[in-house]
Amino acid sequence: MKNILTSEQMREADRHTIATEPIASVDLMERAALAFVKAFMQLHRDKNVSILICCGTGNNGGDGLAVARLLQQHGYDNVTVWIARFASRQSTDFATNLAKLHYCPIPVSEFFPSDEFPAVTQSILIDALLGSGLNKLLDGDWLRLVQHLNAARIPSIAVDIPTGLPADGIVPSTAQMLYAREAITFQRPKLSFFFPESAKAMDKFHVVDIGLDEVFIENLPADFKLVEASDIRGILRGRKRFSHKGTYGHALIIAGNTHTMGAALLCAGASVYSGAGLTTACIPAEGLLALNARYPEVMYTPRETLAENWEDADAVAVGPGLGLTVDLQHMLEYPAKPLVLDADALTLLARNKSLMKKLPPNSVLTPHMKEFDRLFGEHSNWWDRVNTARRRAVQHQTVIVLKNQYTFMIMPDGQVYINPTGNPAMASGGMGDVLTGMLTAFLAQGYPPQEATILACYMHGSAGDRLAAEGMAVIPATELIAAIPVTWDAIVQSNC
Ligand SMILES: NC(=O)C1=CN([C@@H]2O[C@H](COP(=O)(O)OP(=O)(O)OC[C@H]3O[C@@H](n4cnc5c(N)ncnc54)[C@H](OP(=O)(O)O)[C@@H]3O)[C@@H](O)[C@H]2O)[C@@H](O)CC1
Ligand SMILES: [K+]
Repeated sequence: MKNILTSEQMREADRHTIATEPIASVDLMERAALAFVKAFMQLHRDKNVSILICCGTGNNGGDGLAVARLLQQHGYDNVTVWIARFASRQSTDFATNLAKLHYCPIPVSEFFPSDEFPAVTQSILIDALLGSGLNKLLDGDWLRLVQHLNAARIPSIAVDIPTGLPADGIVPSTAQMLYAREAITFQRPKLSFFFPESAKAMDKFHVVDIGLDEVFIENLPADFKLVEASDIRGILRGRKRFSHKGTYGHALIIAGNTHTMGAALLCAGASVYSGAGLTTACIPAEGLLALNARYPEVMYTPRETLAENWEDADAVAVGPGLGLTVDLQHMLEYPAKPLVLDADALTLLARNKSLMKKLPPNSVLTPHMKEFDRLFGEHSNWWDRVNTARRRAVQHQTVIVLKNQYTFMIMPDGQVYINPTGNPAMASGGMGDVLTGMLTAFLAQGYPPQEATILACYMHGSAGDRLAAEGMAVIPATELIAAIPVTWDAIVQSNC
């Protein structure tokens, strides 16, 4: 896991590194600029391309000036710099880098409040106007300049963070930003990159190491952590010699209804492919034929004999395609089992919120945004939504899997884990049912809820990434299920 820092903590790491390495802050800026340039050169190999670098007068602008000089030294001969002189102050390291730039053959134009801006004639923009020092929404001359640059419609590469995007906290829907095709960000992705509101600011981001003290960063108290492949390798267990189906647990899937049987089949199929020793689907009898045809490995039980099957199960999922006529309250009176509630089970919970108190500790809820808001109230932004999830996870001692491009996995202690895998090709019906089946299978195999959640979300996204890399622009949920075992194997093999 990697700590994701707030902008204040990032400044702390900055100050700590300067004091203890020790390194002069202007040299740290040089290191950051060099890291940016190296990443930029991978993205844009054509050294004849014309580049406009727009700089503010803080440290983000200072980075931009150093980048201009370094690009020129690396053979990019067509670089132009604009400086936005809209603030009353300039940082010391900005001033130092401006003085160095005067020795380079790079044209520099300065713009003051109310100045007109010339047409943008360059092919690429590097955005070094404002970075993590942003302290209010863009307005006045800054906004005018950003709108002028956006209107030029040339690819923009942001230094550290696109101008106008706050590094953390609420991103108001009215916020305007300098749209970046890519952001090259320093040391850690910024928290707001994981919130859907950042889609207005950029297409993607790359993280570059600028040598801040990693031990210090990892010892900071961080509410948000990013899951990495190495974490999954540490959690995921291979199949053991002499093991049998009883070794890997029994998953019970309570799901499906006349018109939504597919959800139950997908969930049960995902459980089989995610390694549950046994999977039983508790579905209406009319689904039996389809179940046998599609997944003969899955056992069947009618709703009437649910109580006995519940006894035998090592983990239970309730919800995919279930409909709203089942008695969830009654189910929650059965003996406590590792439990996943999804889809219609969440709607039933939202209709009778007093049932939250009956959930066994560490139950896993897997809402998408609308299901979450039905349960816990409307939210106008993701920052507030995630913070509500943190409070509710602590209050009810549940795990909340808030589904999103970067799924937030919120644990009963309020800690948030961010899942990095997954892609837009997976945005199709049934993907949530698959995730629920995977999660239930991992719980049945004895993984604790926190590990089962992290594993399921990571492998779900990773299977999707694998298929996307093989050329699938759209990934049906059944294809994803089939890709789970090879994804698993690839993770286990990468450990050897
Ligand atoms: N952390 C690290 O590890 C390293 C960080 N580095 C770099 O430093 C960058 C952060 O630099 P920074 O702190 O100087 O802030 P920056 O973004 O340049 O803003 C400057 C000033 O703009 C102003 N201002 C803000 N919002 C405004 C608005 N809406 N409209 C108008 N004005 C506004 C505000 O001035 P004020 O309002 O306080 O007068 C603010 O002080 C970071 O992104 C990275 O690129 C690397 O060099 C080295 C390692
Ligand atoms: K920027």
